[in-house]
Amino acid sequence: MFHMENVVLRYGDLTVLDQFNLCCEERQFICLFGPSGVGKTSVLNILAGINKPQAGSIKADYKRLAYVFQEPRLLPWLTVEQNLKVGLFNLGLNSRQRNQCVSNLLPLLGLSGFGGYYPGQLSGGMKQRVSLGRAFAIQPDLLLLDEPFTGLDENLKTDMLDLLFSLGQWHACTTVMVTHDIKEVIKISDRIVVMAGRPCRIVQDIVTAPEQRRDPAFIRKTEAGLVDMLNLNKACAVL
Ligand SMILES: Nc1ncnc2c1ncn2[C@@H]1O[C@H](COP(=O)(O)OP(=O)(O)OP(=O)(O)O)[C@@H](O)[C@H]1O
Repeated sequence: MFHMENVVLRYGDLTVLDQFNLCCEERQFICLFGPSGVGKTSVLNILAGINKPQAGSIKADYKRLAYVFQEPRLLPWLTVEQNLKVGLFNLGLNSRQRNQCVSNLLPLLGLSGFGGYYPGQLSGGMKQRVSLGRAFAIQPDLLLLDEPFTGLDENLKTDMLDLLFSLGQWHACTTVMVTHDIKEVIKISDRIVVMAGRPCRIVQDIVTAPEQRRDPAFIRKTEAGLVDMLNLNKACAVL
């Protein structure tokens, strides 16, 4: 699905990635986890082709890429419905099919009745849901998510996670998600990639089976391990 090999990424004097490797051979839900500023968004940006590394090779095999940014980045002069349709014009759908896609999405996003609203009339969480919907609408086979649930309450977060799952099952979508929410990470990921240090390294690559993710003891143990890792990194940063 994608291969990043020996990647070097610098911003001026700051080397964020040095000989960094991350590969995904099969459809997976991958979470990138690590302290703030370690380089998680930079990795997503490289996969999306937004950041051009100074060295290394990147191969990504996908037909449709969708990227949900930390902030919703909606087009303020378009309504919710029009924002959801933005990515659909390149897919060869006719007007009826585009309308149908949006009608299906609005209730799933908890936005029934808001199709005619403009972004300026929405709350932060509603905007983020439109942003997620815009990504789901194109049925991507590679989905990049940068802390996509910020500002959503617990119920909506659960609904959005269910939606992500069904998208993954339905469209054979590989997802790479950055999040700081440890519980969320453990419950949904096939693979948790823990990043730390400067330049950043992968300090743990945890592959989990679905039955483990339903096991409270496994969740507790993994959660404790990730919290320890984060605290250790904070302590190292202070020293
Ligand atoms: N365009 C840029 N120019 C200069 N430095 C940058 C740029 N983008 C990111 N950085 C720096 O690179 C490092 C990694 O940033 P990145 O956004 O990838 O981290 P992150 O792990 O996603 O952080 P967070 O969890 O806080 O979003 C940080 O020190 C950041 O200041």
